[in-house]
Amino acid sequence: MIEMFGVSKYYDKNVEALKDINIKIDKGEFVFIVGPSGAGKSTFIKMLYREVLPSTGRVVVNGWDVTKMKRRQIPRLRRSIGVVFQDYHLLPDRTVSENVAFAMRVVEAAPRDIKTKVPKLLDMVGLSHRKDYIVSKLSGGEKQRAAIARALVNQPSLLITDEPTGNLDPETSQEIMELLQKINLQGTTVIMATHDREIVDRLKQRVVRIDDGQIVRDMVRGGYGYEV
Ligand SMILES: Nc1ncnc2c1ncn2[C@@H]1O[C@H](COP(=O)(O)OP(=O)(O)OP(=O)(O)O)[C@@H](O)[C@H]1O
Repeated sequence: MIEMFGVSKYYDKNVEALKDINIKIDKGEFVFIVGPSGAGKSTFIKMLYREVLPSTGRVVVNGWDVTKMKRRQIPRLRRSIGVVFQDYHLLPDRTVSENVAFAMRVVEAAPRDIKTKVPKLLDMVGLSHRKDYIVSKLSGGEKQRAAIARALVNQPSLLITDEPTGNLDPETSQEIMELLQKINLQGTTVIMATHDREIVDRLKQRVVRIDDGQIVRDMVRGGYGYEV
């Protein structure tokens, strides 16, 4: 599903954000990416949906070599990936339903499909009762559920998330993690960059630690590890 071979990223001559990254992530895995601030986690994540291109090496995601793909092929790659951010990236003055429907319209889904699918997605993330709420009036946890529903509109095989619990209290974070685990159990690969030691230690999933641009640890049922 995901392979990186000898991947490095220089933002400029002096900033080497990633150094010789080699990794393989199989379909259906749940993987935490941890490490200190500035270690390269976001750069790693952004390469998976071709927001950032490597300076050297090869990145293969869902069968596409993202380093070689043509610009017109990028939308197809991105449709196979759901992305969830710390700060939600929702349309704040639209309702929850409109936000999810909008993501389907962008990919030219049929109106009939949008009508049947949006309620299903909101049910899946536990947000049916808020479907007509304006996003700006939602709690942080509800916003993140809406963002997750939107990320799932194309039934992605891969869900990538960068600090999804970064703005949430511990209890709400736990609820979001339960939702991500549920999505993973349904077969979606989940990759999550996080600083949240408690969550990582509790879930006992694969933990990849990046430090100063390098993978320094990769454990199958890992914990957060030593302090940053
Ligand atoms: N667009 C950019 N231009 C120049 N340098 C960048 C850019 N993006 C990131 N960097 C640098 O690359 C390094 C890795 O950054 P990255 O955002 O990947 O780290 P991170 O582990 O996600 O950090 P954090 O946990 O603080 O989000 C840092 O030194 C950062 O300053």
